[in-house]
Amino acid sequence: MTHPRLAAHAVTRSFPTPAGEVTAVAGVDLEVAAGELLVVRGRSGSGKTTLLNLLAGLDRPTSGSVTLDGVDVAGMDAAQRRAMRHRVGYVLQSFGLVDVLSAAENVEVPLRLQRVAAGERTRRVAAALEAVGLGAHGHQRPAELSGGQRQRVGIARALVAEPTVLLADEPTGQLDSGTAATVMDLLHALARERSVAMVVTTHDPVLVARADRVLTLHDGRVGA
Ligand SMILES: Nc1ncnc2c1ncn2[C@@H]1O[C@H](COP(=O)(O)OP(=O)(O)OP(=O)(O)O)[C@@H](O)[C@H]1O
Repeated sequence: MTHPRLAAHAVTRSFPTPAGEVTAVAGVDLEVAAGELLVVRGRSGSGKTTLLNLLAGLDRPTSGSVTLDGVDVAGMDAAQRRAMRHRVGYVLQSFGLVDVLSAAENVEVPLRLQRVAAGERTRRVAAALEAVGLGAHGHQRPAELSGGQRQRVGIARALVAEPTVLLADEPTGQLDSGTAATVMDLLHALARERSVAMVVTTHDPVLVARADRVLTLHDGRVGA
């Protein structure tokens, strides 16, 4: 039996607060196949980030489960979790780049953490920068790049580890609409070319049009 690359099964996440329990995600089911771009949309506070953190294995559901290639993420042992961290890439809205490093050095960070040999690091960093259209900008620091270019460095850094799943939390939130559309097109093309299962959150309707599938959250629940 083949499993979806990434799936959520009746996932619920509640947080205890002084004002009572807040249910940020309530009974969400979803499936994402290799090569597919799923957009999760919803207003501020609808539960998008909470859901993405659950899909990334950064947080555990209160009930329900998240599976990666059919394996329950919550049941993984330490070694399986380490392996998962290499398979799941995360792109942040705030780019998350290190200011004092060049674009190429930023992209290289995950490979250093994985103790990849120097020659292979150089080759893979160059290929990742090329894939996002920044082949000529590797020497520049984040402050010397435009917002769209910085976001593409963030995407290259997530891709260089060759993940099978890429999660992006409002990756275009800080970009103008034209640049946002370009970045979204790039994510879509990369999903197809590399058979990566992608989940992108946004509340920008223009970007929703670029999705293979759309899931809308209202107060943590899937709606129309
Ligand atoms: N750690 C937490 N403790 C308590 N409540 C939380 C926690 N994290 C999220 N929430 C609540 O859960 C709900 C969903 O939050 P979440 O950040 O997932 O929304 P979002 O759709 O990503 O919003 P935005 O678009 O503004 O980033 C909100 O009501 C939020 O206040």
